Amino acid sequence: MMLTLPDALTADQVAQFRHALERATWQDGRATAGHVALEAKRNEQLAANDPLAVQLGNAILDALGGNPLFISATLPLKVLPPSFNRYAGGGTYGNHVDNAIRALPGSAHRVRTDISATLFLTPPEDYDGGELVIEDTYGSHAVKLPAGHLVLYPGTSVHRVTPVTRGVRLAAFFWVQSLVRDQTQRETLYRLDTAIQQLTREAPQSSALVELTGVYHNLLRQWSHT
Ligand SMILES: O=C(O)CCC(=O)C(=O)O
Ligand SMILES: [Fe+2]
Repeated sequence: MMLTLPDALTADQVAQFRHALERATWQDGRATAGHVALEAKRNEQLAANDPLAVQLGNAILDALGGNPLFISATLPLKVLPPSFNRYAGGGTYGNHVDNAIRALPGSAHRVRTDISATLFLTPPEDYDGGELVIEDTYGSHAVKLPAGHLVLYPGTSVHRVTPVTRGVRLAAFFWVQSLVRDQTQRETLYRLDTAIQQLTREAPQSSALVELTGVYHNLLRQWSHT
């Protein structure tokens, strides 16, 4: 399932992020690429231990921790600290699949990348190209979102970023290990939760709500791994 989360950051937060990132120290993105991605990757990134990356990454995690849509869609067990990238002057990232397992910086902890996320930080009218193209079983989707919007997509997908031929594209990206590893089960729970939320608004007195909420939790109990 591919899903857009509108306004993951407020307009004020996006403005602060862009102000800080325009003055940041960028490094060649190939420093963190595996040997397949090495060929394909032409962008810049902040170092994982850059204090700015840590500070802005924590602000993103704080915002998402209070975002019901993010929680419902990802059922997060572990979220990797967000990284930041920059594409300009034809910068691009060719087709690749993200590594299945990533280490939490400075720790022995490993995270399985069930879900990939890109948080767009530059308004789309400020650059040409820079679409995140995601291939899945339903075809190919070109994603270019307003600043502050986030896209979630399965970690299993082949994806690429098309060359940025005008302007600069700034983004944050990160991965989530979900309590529910199976994509189909995760999507079923998301759809059930969405329907329960709708019923809560439209028919709050319905006794079916108690039953459906019970079904949701009983499925989550069966399908989750902590
Ligand atoms: O810049 C993006 O939207 C995606 C970056 C990406 O695919 C990666 O770093 O693995
Ligand atoms: Fe990727």
